[in-house]
Amino acid sequence: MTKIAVIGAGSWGSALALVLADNGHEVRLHARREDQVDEMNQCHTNESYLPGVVFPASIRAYTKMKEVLQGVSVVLIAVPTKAMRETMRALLPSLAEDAMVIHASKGIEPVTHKRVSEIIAEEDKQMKKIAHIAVLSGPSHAEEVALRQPTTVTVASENIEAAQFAQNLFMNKQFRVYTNPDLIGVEMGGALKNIIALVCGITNGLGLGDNTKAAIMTRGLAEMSRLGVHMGANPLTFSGLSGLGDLIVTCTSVHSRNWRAGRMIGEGLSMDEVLAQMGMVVEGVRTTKAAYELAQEKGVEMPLTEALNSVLFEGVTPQEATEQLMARMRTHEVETLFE
Ligand SMILES: NC(=O)C1=CN([C@@H]2O[C@H](COP(=O)(O)OP(=O)(O)OC[C@H]3O[C@@H](n4cnc5c(N)ncnc54)[C@H](OP(=O)(O)O)[C@@H]3O)[C@@H](O)[C@H]2O)C=CC1
Ligand SMILES: O=C(CO)COP(=O)(O)O
Repeated sequence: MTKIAVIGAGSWGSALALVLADNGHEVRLHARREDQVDEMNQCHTNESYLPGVVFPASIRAYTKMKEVLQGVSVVLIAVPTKAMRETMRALLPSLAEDAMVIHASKGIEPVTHKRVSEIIAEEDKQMKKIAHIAVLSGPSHAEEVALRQPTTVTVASENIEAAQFAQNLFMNKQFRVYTNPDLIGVEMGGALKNIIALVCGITNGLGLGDNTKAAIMTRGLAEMSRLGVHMGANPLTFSGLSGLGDLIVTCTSVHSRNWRAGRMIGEGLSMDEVLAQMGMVVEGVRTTKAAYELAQEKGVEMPLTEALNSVLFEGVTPQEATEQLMARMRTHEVETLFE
């Protein structure tokens, strides 16, 4: 049994807390709001994020970082990427030396273009408290994990023993965990698939059908891999759970916030209206900006990302973006054969 602090009591943090508690670990959950802590400790529910789910009474929630981290050497962080630096700054002073940090967030930071593990390492540069960083990623909607439906994910770390340690923490009969040493590929896949899910949602909102969806997913995977490989990822990682697997679940499921946000944009709502209605994080919006900037900087072609960026931030309509994509210069499908 390991004592684990889960930082972030949203949908994903609380679903993963449930997996860890099912495995017999001592789980301490950090939430920002007193009312949410009271709800978890007294009613064992989290109605605003996972309605209808009853959590094991063994999960204790706290608002104070110092309390949640007491005696803990393994921390799981599941907050939106935009909150990652702030969260690291709040937790580092109370973190034990040689701690392991596993994160489960899927994004890239605009301006710095950093992956989440890079943000974590950068924030720990002064204190040097973290021994190992790992990411948990893959096709895993919190709503289905909380119902204990069979789910598969990948844990990646540059240190394979650290990845195996994390695998052992989470693995159970309904939650199967694979390891992968390709931290870059796993993080890039998890972040970039959200862009493609937004695009799929937009085309659904426009009333377009399955041919269009298949085109976006396939060409989307091509551009995700192109940028990922340019950044140092193993191309094979993109055909695994954290690439193709997560792309499928996010582009095809009504649970996906990115897909749903895209659909509303396709139906004519503005981005501000959509984000106000969601009430939960839509990671793909900021990641679109980050990936677009990164692709421009590196000279990597990402037509769908570029088109989405123009819709979200430059006032191009989804219809105009669709026409522009279809009118792109003719090209080969498998580019490496012709380079
Ligand atoms: N939901 C899912 O199925 C999955 C999500 N993920 C990833 O997990 C990450 C978290 O997503 P998810 O749990 O779904 O998001 P939710 O929107 O459900 O919850 C967000 C959580 O983060 C907290 N939070 C928000 N802003 C801050 C901040 N500035 N500082 C500290 N905490 C903050 C919220 O607290 P408060 O309630 O107080 O606002 C809440 O507890 C994302 O990167 C997402 O892509 C990955 C796989 C599956
Ligand atoms: O990453 C996810 C499932 O694997 C969740 O996707 P959304 O953030 O789009 O809901």
